[in-house]
Amino acid sequence: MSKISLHPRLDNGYRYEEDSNFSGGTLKCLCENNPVEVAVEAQTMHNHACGCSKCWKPEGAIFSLVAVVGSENVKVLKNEDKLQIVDESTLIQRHECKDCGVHLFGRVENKDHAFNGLDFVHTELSDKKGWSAPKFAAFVSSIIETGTPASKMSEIRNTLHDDLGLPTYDVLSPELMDLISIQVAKLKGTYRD
Ligand SMILES: N[C@@H](CCC(=O)N[C@@H](CSCO)C(=O)NCC(=O)O)C(=O)O
Repeated sequence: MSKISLHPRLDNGYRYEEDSNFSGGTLKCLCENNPVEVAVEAQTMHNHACGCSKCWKPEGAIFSLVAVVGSENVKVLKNEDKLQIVDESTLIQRHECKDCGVHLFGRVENKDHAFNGLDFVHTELSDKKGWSAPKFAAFVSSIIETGTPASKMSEIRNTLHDDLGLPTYDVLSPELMDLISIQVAKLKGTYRD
């Protein structure tokens, strides 16, 4: 395993078993008092390690773990007044807790985008077991932007791929990139099945 800490749930091998009958749980921010609580009432999809600078990461981690779920399955249960949007200009409207900075959900509301209607969530914020497990690492080169030495990249890519079994990509997975391009092609009228 790499000496560089990637994420607490990845560093010693991912040990959380995915349950095919899983139906969701509650995400909680890290505030000791009055945490924001958000219900996710479905299993998540496309869970992945993300190295981009925008996704929330636990203290010391250089990757986030983030998955998607239909927005209709995401409901704020408690302390909604503590939520604020991190950056209104981004596609993914990340809702963070004003006090602890944890992102509870990142909502996409853009009818022209393939991700419209999805929320990006960090299921490690739930104490339930059974959530979808990470299947790939995305935006790996982006960790350089947040200060990871460029000289460590091949070691980190090897850890992700060889030790953790996560294929590494510098954008999203081919499947997700195809979905984005299919939607663009449909809008342009150039799409062919
Ligand atoms: N190098 C940039 C990449 C930022 C980026 O494009 N992030 C992705 C990550 S989403 C989860 O995997 C993205 O789709 N962003 C859209 C958005 O944030 O609205 C960096 O590191 O900042």
